[in-house]
Order: sequence, then C-alpha cells, then structure tokens
Amino acid sequence: MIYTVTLNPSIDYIVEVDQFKVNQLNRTKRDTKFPGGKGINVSRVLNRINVDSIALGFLGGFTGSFIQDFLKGEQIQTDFIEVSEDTRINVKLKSDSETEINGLGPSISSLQYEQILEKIKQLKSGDTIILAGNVAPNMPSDFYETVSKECGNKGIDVIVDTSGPSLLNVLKHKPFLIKPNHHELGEIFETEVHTIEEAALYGKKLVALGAKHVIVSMAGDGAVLCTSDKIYTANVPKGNVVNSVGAGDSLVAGFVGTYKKTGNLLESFKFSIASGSATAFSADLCQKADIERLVSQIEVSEITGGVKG
Ligand SMILES: Nc1ncnc2c1ncn2[C@@H]1O[C@H](COP(=O)(O)OP(=O)(O)OP(=O)(O)O)[C@@H](O)[C@H]1O
Ligand SMILES: O=P(O)(O)OC[C@@]1(O)O[C@H](CO)[C@@H](O)[C@@H]1O
Repeated sequence: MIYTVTLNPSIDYIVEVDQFKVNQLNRTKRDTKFPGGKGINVSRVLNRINVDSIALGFLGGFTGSFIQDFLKGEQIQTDFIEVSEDTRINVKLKSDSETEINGLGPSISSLQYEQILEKIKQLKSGDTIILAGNVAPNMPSDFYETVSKECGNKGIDVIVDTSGPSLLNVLKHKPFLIKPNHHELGEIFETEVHTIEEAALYGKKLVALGAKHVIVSMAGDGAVLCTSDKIYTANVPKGNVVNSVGAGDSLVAGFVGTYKKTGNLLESFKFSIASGSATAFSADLCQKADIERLVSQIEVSEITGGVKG
C-alpha cells in the first residue's frame, strides 16, 4: 500500500480576481475550495490514475471535516488523527500573477505526534510512504528523518518532497525518490541552478549523498532524473499554464503511481512530467486522460559523457 503523509493539510481557497489591486476592494470573478496539502494532492492524483493510497496526517475543525468529506467523495482512503484546532485555509490568489498566503496551521501535541509515529510503525516491507510538505508547527523538525530511518530499515520505499535541512537530513537513509525543484536544489548547495547541466550536476550530488532517485523539476524548462549510474533529461509539454498549485505533487504521484504499475523508470519519469504539466494546464489537479494526452509529447534522453563536478 502507498501511504501519503500530510502533517499540515489545508483547504486551498482559490480566488480569481481580474487585475487585483492592493488597498482597494476587489471582487472575485470565481472562487473554489479544494482539499490541499502536498500529500493529499498526491493521494488525489494517485486515485485519478487508479492507484490506491491511504492519506495520513492531522485534521481538525470544520475545515478538517470539509477535507475528510471531499476525500471520501472521491473514494480516497484516509486515516487522519483529529486535532482540536481548525485545519488551515491557504489562499491562492490568481490575477495577472499568482500570489499564495499559506496559513500557520494547528499545533500538534506530543500525544498526537506519538500517534502518527505509531501509525507509521504499522507499515510493512513493500509499502511506500510519501512524506510531502513542511513539518507542522511545533512538531520535532527531525520528523522526516525519524520516519525515513524507521521505514528505510524495514524495506519500505520512502519518498520525500520537502526542502532545506529536512531534505538533506533524510538522504543518509536512502530515500527511493526526492524531488527538489531547481530553486530548492540551488538553496541546498548555496548556489543558483538555471540550466539542465547544473541540475544534473547537483542532482548527482544528492544521489552521492544517498538518494536512490532524484528528479529535479524546472517548471517549464524541463526536468532531470538522476539515478546511481545514469542521468536523464526530458522536455515538458507545451500548453497554457493556468494553475501551478499541486504541479509538483502531481509529478510525484505520476512517478510513484506509474512505477508501482510498471516498474519502468523512464516510463515513470515521462508520466511524472505529463502529470505535473497536466495539473499546470488545469484548474484543479490533473485527470488521467490529460496525462495520457500529454505523455506522447515528452522525450527522454540520457545525458552521456558525464557531468563535470
Ligand atoms: N510552464 C510550464 N509548462 C509546462 N509544464 C509545467 C510548467 N510549470 C510547471 N510544469 C509542470 O509541473 C512540474 C513541476 O513544476 P515545478 O518545477 O514548478 O515544481 P514545484 O515547484 O514543485 O511545483 P509546485 O508549483 O507544485 O510547487 C514540472 O516538471 C512540469 O511537469
Ligand atoms: O505550506 P506548505 O505545506 O509548504 O504547502 C502547502 C501547499 O501550498 O502545498 C500544496 C501544493 O503543493 C497546496 O495544496 C498547499 O496549499
């Protein structure tokens, strides 16, 4: 079974405003609410490509109930721990450009922390766990490291989609996949990553530090996949970007879901990019038919001759 962990879920409140103006009353052209948080997005996309998962994490209050009901409506299995404060609402303002205001989210007690660890301890060899997003406020910042160690020792594939020290610290536990975007990759090495060659160079360093597979996404500029002995690059399909929220999560779901079905790394890389782009081109997360339509536009090639560094 695949488990997704969202420590700090959200209702994503998508607000569309024509020519947003600060210091003035703006009226929405359209607004929608979706369950959000990176792990939840991964579970929703997995579901759309017919791959089962169980969504774990913390939910509370009326906002938590909205998410629970929405996921139930999509027939997604959940096993959330209830917290007393309301789950946060994240505002995604779409106008000439996109602005996000993400809430702080409920604090997690030490008892609730123990409860989620206990649930994760029940996972077995052959399971997959996807740790996505930032650790909730006042939870131990080494949560992902603790879980990666526990799961890695049991033969559970661990996928981590986070940034900064939380990401660096899991590498020694050999995660199956990490997926920094090029900005996050640059931050890790205190540099800037602009080109495919730079993404390959620094992605390879993350493999040397322990990651089994690294996908570096570069928004509309392509992506790089690094493995223990090969580096691949791929283009992204062309289209009209209407929503970047959840594109990275869709990429993770596309990769993991396809790998579970086929065991084929390059096919999974292609579907991961098609899933990310299908979400970028849709108002909500991607649908299976959109992914299938885009996948034929993606060409993967191996970077031969090595990367200097
Ligand atoms: N302009 C674009 N054109 C086509 N596809 C895109 C574009 N921007 C993003 N994508 C798709 O979304 C994937 C993830 O995008 P990005 O590199 O921005 O990751 P991210 O920062 O994790 O995403 P998110 O916006 O979810 O935080 C890309 O690999 C690509 O498939
Ligand atoms: O505040 P975090 O946890 O860093 O990010 C949360 C979030 O922006 O990430 C998802 C998109 O990836 C959204 O559904 C959600 O609102």
